[in-house]
Amino acid sequence: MNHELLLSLRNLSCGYQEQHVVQGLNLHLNAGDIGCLLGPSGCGKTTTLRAIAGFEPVLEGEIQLADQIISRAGFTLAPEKRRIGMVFQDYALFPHLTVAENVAFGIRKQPNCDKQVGELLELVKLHQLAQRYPHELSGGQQQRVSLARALAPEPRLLLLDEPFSNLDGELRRRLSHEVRDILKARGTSAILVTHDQEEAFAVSDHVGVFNAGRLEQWDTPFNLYHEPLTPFVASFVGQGYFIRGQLVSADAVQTELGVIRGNRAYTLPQGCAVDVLLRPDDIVPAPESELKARIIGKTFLGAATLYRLQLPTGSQLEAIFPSHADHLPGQDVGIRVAADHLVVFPAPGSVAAHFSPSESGVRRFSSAV
Ligand SMILES: Nc1ncnc2c1ncn2[C@@H]1O[C@H](COP(=O)(O)OP(=O)(O)OP(=O)(O)O)[C@@H](O)[C@H]1O
Repeated sequence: MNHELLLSLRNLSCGYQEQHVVQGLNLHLNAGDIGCLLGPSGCGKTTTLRAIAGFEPVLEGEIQLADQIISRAGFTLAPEKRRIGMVFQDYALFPHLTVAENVAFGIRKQPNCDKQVGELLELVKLHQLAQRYPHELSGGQQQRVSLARALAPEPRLLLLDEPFSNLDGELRRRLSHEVRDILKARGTSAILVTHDQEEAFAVSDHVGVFNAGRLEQWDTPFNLYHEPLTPFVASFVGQGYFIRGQLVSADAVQTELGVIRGNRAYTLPQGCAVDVLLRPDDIVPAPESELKARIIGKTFLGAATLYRLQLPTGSQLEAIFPSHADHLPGQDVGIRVAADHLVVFPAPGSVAAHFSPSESGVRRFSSAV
């Protein structure tokens, strides 16, 4: 595995006409890794991608690719000199060129062009359609051509801007796994932009969660889900509910579900009010448990059922139970909390609410990095 640093964004601000859309962005990607910019619409993902590609200037900070500064305030290395490839949402293929000619476009002057095109078409499983034109292909096939065309000049970094968003559910899922396999097989480093969390997790090694122009966390999918650093990341990634509790020791919180203990320790003052994150998979059925919750809604998911539960105090939670036991709305069920990862944030208005995540002194015991 290659752990060399490839891309660094340092204290980056970028935007339009002096309007800073993205601010104070720090992000590092190792060679061979796939990173993803994830966040709600309008938070600045595409603006960041365009700054990396060299289409937008940098207002503050700098972008370094390998050992070269490619953007800083007042300097933008031209996009064609960056050796960065792009794959766009709308494929952007040349309509008058065949599949093979599209793939060959960026390397047509190279002596081994035909051989490389053949190999790339094998890689994206389109060798039998080499002589077709883009309008004779499905959306998924067109996006594969676009990927092969972007890979042909062997870019140092590939940028993919919402590459699957024109495709429908199942194809989208399949192609996103395929693209990861293709990039990994070639050792190509990439940054993907999406607002689809499932896609981000399927494709990427590291995901950055944006909120209103700021990167709230750059981490592995595992850590984003189990160890979110901010309430925004906790609620944007995966489903989750917060319930109010009181910190009774560094790693335990008293709540209406009893004492919840986890494998993280907090240095917040003991006794302070906190909000505890509970995900649907943290609540498991326990018929013998004294802790009961009322089912107020359910969604059948196939192998599992998602139940909306109400506790005696009125607080609501969600829980995923295996679907072979079918419960009805209105029924009371026994539950148990099975959360290893205790994620708490100081409750708004509490004494400790002014503590920043770093001051809260979270210590991680997770083995995932
Ligand atoms: N060419 C432009 N000129 C001025 N403002 C722009 C321009 N392009 C985008 N913006 C603004 O910059 C902000 C961030 O836009 P950006 O496209 O980076 O968001 P995004 O996170 O990629 O959103 P989406 O998921 O909807 O594509 C938005 O408020 C948008 O209106």
